[in-house]
Amino acid sequence: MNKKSIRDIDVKGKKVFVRVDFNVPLENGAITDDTRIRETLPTIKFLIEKGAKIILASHLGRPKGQFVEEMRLTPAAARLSELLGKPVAKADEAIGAAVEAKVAALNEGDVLLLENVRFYEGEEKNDPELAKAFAGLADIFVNDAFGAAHRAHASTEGIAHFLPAVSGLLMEKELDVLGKALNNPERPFTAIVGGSKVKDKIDVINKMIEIADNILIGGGLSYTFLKAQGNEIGLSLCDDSKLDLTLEFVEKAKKLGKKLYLPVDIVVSEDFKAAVNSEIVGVGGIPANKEGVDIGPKTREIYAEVIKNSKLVVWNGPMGVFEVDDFAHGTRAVAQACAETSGYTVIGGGDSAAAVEKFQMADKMDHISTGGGASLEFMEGKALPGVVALNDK
Ligand SMILES: Nc1ncnc2c1ncn2[C@@H]1O[C@H](COP(=O)(O)OP(=O)(O)O)[C@@H](O)[C@H]1O
Ligand SMILES: O=C(OP(=O)(O)O)[C@H](O)COP(=O)(O)O
Repeated sequence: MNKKSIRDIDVKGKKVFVRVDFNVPLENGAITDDTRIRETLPTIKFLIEKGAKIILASHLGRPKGQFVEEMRLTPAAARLSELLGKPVAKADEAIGAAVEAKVAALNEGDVLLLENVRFYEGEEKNDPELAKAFAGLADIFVNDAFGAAHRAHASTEGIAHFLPAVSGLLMEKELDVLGKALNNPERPFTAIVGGSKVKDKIDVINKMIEIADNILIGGGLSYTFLKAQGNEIGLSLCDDSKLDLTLEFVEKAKKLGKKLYLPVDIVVSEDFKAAVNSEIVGVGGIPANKEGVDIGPKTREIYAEVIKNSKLVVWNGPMGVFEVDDFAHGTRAVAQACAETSGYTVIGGGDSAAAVEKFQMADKMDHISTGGGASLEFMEGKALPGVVALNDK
């Protein structure tokens, strides 16, 4: 990476404003998945060891410029304290006199977590006044919030204009792994694209046809491809405005000598929330009163074989409605093949990561990105504002 990281600067005795992504799922005030907090530990521990005074900032949810009690970061501070095995101070605001007093009280190696930065209207508007107020708390800005790197907000982008700005270790790792995977991929390189929204994945599919050798299409977006090729798809998800585009994708893959795989059999059901008169049908055999909810067993076998013979696999989006156990077989088979392949496996996207967690295969993957939207935009080749704003090496 051509951006400076915390390794490149001296932080001893300095007040360091670290933007993290502690946007973790909460249920009744309890954190249900602390992955994003755990993934920032290397950066925080590094700064503690080097004697920095650490000021952490994050958003949580989308409070839209209001103080929302349920979106306070108090549970994240408690969890971080447990993980670090040391106290983490917590401020009830993110700027102002009370925060300044807490910052002034920090000793070398101490950690303070500010309140949710999205409680302030200026955050998402990237208001320079708010960015300046954040910057006024510290000597150095560190961005470790890869999950929010595609947002140009006051605490992710604006602040970088007022302080020396470098990346944290998680940010560096994410950019390194995703960058290496995409820029100089080991081959055969297989991209798996699933999920429900064709519109959101168009640019990813397009990019993957250019850079990957094999493209496996699954999940809700396969039916737009299948319908465009003249198949009956019953009540399956479909984006009729993208039918022609999917034909162009198939053409483009052919021209570039890439293999674009579509399901050859499908699990259908009368209801996507539960198996109702569920059956396996061939492509073109989807009854009018049913919808496709998963890839079928033949497709699973073909996809698993391709994955096992790959040197690099990038996976984004589940193969079916994996939240329903009866429709999780396709996603599980792909996860299993990713776990077993000797190739390097990169998982991006919130739902694919959640599926891999659900199947307890997370530790078998080489890299699970902490960013959904951010990893997608990165893979599409878009510049991430939170990264662009950092100082060059
Ligand atoms: N055949 C299908 N029909 C309807 N929904 C589907 C189908 N296959 C997958 N999905 C849904 O797609 C959702 C995930 O899509 P998406 O947000 O694009 O993935 P990701 O978060 O990994 O990028 C899941 O909730 C899953 O249930
Ligand atoms: O959870 C996040 O994004 P993701 O669901 O795309 O991974 C990030 O914390 C960014 O949050 P946002 O999409 O509200 O800006």
